[in-house]
Amino acid sequence: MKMKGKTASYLRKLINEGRPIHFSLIDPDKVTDLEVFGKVVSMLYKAGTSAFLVGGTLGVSKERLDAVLSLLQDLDVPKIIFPSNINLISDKADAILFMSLLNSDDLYYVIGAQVSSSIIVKMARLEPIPTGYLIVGHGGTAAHIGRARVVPYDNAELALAYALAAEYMGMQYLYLEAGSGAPETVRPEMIRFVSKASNINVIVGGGIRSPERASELIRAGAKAIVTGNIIESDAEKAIKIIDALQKIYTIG
Ligand SMILES: CC(C)=CCC/C(C)=C/CC/C(C)=C/CC/C(C)=C/COP(=O)(O)OP(=O)(O)O
Ligand SMILES: O=P(O)(O)OC[C@@H](O)CO
Ligand SMILES: [Mg+2]
Repeated sequence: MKMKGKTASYLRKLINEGRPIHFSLIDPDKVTDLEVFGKVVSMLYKAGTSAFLVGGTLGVSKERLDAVLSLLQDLDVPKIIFPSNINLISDKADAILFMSLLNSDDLYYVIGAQVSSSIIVKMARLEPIPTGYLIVGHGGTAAHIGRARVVPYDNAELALAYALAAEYMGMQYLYLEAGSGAPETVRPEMIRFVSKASNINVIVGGGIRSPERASELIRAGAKAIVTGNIIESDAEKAIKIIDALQKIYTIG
């Protein structure tokens, strides 16, 4: 099912209804057994994941990206590219997190990749989701590759300064990223501070491994949670995270 042209409004609707968004992050490089992959994504879909993010920093080829997007095509939720660079663009997706790495020291990740890819994004009829990407704390591979000057875990005021700058430049989402597999997630205190004092929609990812932590981050004000590694290592746990987020909406 194609959600081209409908992804941004779908996400806005979830936010307006007060439903926590859950993004299942699929790294095409980590997909080895197609049968297992098919089962896992169908479990995530049935459990109610809101959308699939597809991307990875190292080892992802366009061929693998296309193959994963093809396998996801029948699921009736958006397939959104989470790009680490301009080679990871495919017309098989519905949308792309059109991100600028706000705290990079390298202009390429701030504006260069965006200029190099914008016409390709248009030709692929991908819906750009305007996103500020801010790397916090541990930072992982993304911080290293993206030459980020990471925001310390405990510097919520600095994160807010970036959030407001992103909002004032018209970005709709701020992705607070602790890095894939981070030993510590972005802290609830930072999310609470940013969400209270700005109007930007916070997406949070990196190191989220438990329903309790995911719920805590949503309660602090995040509109969306990203889980990647836990899907690869313990899919049942990922389902429990989705269930927990749904309970916040239904029971509070
Ligand atoms: C707008 C376009 C097309 C590109 C912009 C690209 C930007 C700004 C990238 C920022 C820097 C960067 C390297 C981001 C990584 C985002 C990502 C896909 C993270 C998830 O991958 P990991 O899980 O870290 O990958 P590995 O598992 O391969 O380490
Ligand atoms: O793999 P995890 O640790 O869930 O992180 C997800 C994402 O934020 C990485 O870019
Ligand atoms: Mg990863």
